[in-house]
Amino acid sequence: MSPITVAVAADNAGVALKKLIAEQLEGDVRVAEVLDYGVHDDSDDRAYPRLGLAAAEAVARGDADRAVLICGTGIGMCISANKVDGVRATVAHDSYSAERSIKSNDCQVLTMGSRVIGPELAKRLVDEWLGYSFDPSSASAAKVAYITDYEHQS
Ligand SMILES: O=C[C@H](O)[C@H](O)COP(=O)(O)O
Repeated sequence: MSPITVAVAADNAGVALKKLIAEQLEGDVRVAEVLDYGVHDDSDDRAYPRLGLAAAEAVARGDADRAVLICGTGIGMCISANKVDGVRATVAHDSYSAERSIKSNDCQVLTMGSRVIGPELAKRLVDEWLGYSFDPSSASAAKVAYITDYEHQS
């Protein structure tokens, strides 16, 4: 896989973890570019959908290949990102879910909760997650296509 562009975003609950994840991504040879949609410090109290939607829209436009979004639980970021057409987002705080989010579901967006997961595990999951790719010839592809078809109907 050639190096990819990864968007990151967080609300003020997740900004410290986002900074660690962004630094790790910037040092990863599998990542060509990190696009940071904010917030940049915890004095910025913009609500999570504003940040998460901006990053997810970047994925939908093709400006980013994937995104990592952080809030307190990961839940609000996940709900927000999934509202953007063509975007599949999941909360994952364990290795197996992070893996299957790519291999089964072709999720472009991983969300995590800074109040749920510790920084070292979060960094490890992102490292693993970068190593997975979706196989469009797999049996999972038709299942994901069902979701895309549904989106296109509405
Ligand atoms: O899902 C939402 C996030 O956890 C957010 O960081 C905190 O939201 P709240 O302030 O509404 O609890």
